[in-house]
Amino acid sequence: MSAVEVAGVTKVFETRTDTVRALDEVSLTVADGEFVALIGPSGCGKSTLMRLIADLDEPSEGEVRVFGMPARTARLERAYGIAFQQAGLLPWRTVRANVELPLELHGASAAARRARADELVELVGLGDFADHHPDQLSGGMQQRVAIARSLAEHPRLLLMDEPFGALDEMTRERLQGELLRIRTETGAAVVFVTHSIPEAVFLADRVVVMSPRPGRITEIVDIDRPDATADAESMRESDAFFRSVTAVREALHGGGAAAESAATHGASTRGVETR
Ligand SMILES: Nc1ncnc2c1ncn2[C@@H]1O[C@H](COP(=O)(O)OP(=O)(O)OP(=O)(O)O)[C@@H](O)[C@H]1O
Repeated sequence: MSAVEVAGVTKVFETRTDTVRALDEVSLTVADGEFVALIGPSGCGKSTLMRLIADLDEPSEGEVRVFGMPARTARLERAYGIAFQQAGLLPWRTVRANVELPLELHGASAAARRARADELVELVGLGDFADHHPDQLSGGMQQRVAIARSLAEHPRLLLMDEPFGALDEMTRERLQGELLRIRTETGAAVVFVTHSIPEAVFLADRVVVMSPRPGRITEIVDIDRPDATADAESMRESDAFFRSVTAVREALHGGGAAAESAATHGASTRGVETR
């Protein structure tokens, strides 16, 4: 069963002064355990698509299913974890208590919460900081807490909207490596929004390229990954990595031109491969 199925989704926002077509007939399937990155120019609807998958908003047309369930049911069943750009931690709670929060909200026992939180805090490398408060942590450490919290309920799907967007390059690369390791350990599927081509290529099995507004999927680039035992450094310096970066860059540029031309000629860019 696929983790996410987006079928013919259009999203139109009606504001008092304007009608904004944010997404136009977007279809995408994310396989169970697959890592998909969404990339595209600012305002192309990446966050909107994530919000629809997370049932934080509803499509104007089309359907979203998560593990075969309607998006609403999946939210109620807590089928996924969410980590967005702002870590969104509660400042008055310790690291451990922040990670425990989803478990607490859903009635886990104190002992079970504590055990799971300690395990996750270790997993993201913050074992020595479990009793610290968020304002005692760097931005990168706060993001790691947010990732730990998103994993609290063993989700088989993670929805991540630019979780590393505000971090310096070094921290960002380190967290990317950690995310890949965590993903290998948990086997979770991931949908990851980013503005960074190298980040998308480093992390994803497939990179979904979107056009400027109204957001459409113009191309899906399969990433030619070196073997799983390769370390991050050699992966980032490999020919395969550069080839993939070039492929995504060309898709982004070409996608813009293709979408513009399609809009001018009243056609829509379809025929992208989805599975
Ligand atoms: N609640 C809303 N009401 C009206 N318009 C909205 C709303 N949410 C998003 N939009 C519009 O929909 C379009 C897509 O926005 P969205 O935030 O999904 O883009 P994005 O690709 O995530 O952008 P960025 O890369 O800059 O974060 C934008 O034009 C935005 O102004």
